[in-house]
Amino acid sequence: MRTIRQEPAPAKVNLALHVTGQRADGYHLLDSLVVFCDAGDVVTLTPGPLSLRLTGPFAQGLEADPDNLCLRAARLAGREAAITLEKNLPVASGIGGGSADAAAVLRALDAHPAHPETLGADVPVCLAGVPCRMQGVGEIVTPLPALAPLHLVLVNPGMGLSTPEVFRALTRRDNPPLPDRLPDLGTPEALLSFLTDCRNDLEAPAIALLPVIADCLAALQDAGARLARMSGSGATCFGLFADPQDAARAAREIGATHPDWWVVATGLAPAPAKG
Ligand SMILES: C[C@](O)(CO)[C@H](O)COP(=O)(O)OP(=O)(O)OC[C@H]1O[C@@H](n2ccc(N)nc2=O)[C@H](O)[C@@H]1O
Ligand SMILES: Nc1ncnc2c1ncn2[C@@H]1O[C@H](COP(=O)(O)OP(=O)(O)OP(=O)(O)O)[C@@H](O)[C@H]1O
Repeated sequence: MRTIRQEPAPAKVNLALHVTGQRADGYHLLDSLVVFCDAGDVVTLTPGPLSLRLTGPFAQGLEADPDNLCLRAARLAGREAAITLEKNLPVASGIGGGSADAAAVLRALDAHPAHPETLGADVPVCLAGVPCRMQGVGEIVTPLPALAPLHLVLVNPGMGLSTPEVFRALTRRDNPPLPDRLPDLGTPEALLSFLTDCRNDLEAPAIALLPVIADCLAALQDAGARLARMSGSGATCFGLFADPQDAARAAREIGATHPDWWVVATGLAPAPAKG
């Protein structure tokens, strides 16, 4: 690369996450609705040998070691760059931080490796960067038609959860998928009514491992969320609110009651620029 490239790495939210089976290699079959938020990490790439520098409020939760997904993404692409990762998202929190960072590095490099899912199950959907249905073990990604605007509050209790541990704690692995054909999700009422009938099958096992997740969900509900659910393998939970003002008010209220939690109000991210 010859120029400086800055790419947002938006937080991923699983509005619904149905675990429908398990493959012989242990990976789980998923059926999920995924969206991306304005809140996120930022990667900046400048010309130079491969390196990584960490900044931002959650930089201390990570090492700039060769396993960092930013460096693994650049190596998979066979490219060099001096990478700065502004880590604004809590680490190991169910909102795809590492996968979002890897996808942002690939976008900045304009690289299209054959198997991005080898970096992480969430990398293909993070590369799409638009609202999607995600199936298979994460490699089948279908962009959704028009989706109603969303006004979210994300809440993380400040404790990380290991994704494999949460999957291991599942008691049922053959839960029903989403309907084959999704209804029209273009109005807030239709989207909310559909999502109310959906689930995150990882929510119960995650709460069993980290009961404070139930407090995050209750705090979102008490602050007026129309729907409160956990994202991914947790521990981050999201609430859906009527408008941006209501989301901002709820975030202020929850943040004031729980100053040790990470709480942000956010809308949907714009689609990534085509490389
Ligand atoms: C649960 C989700 O957050 C839903 O979006 C993702 O599928 C997880 O994506 P990720 O963090 O990128 O996951 P990976 O780093 O590929 O996998 C971490 C671990 O999660 C488990 N895993 C992940 C994805 C999947 N479909 N089945 C699994 O069982 C496996 O134990 C795997 O070793
Ligand atoms: N750039 C990165 N950002 C975050 N975590 C990283 C990164 N690179 C490697 N990791 C490792 O990946 C693990 C999972 O972190 P990540 O934040 O991606 O999880 P997550 O938000 O639960 O992801 P998902 O929603 O995809 O399950 C961390 O424990 C961390 O050690």
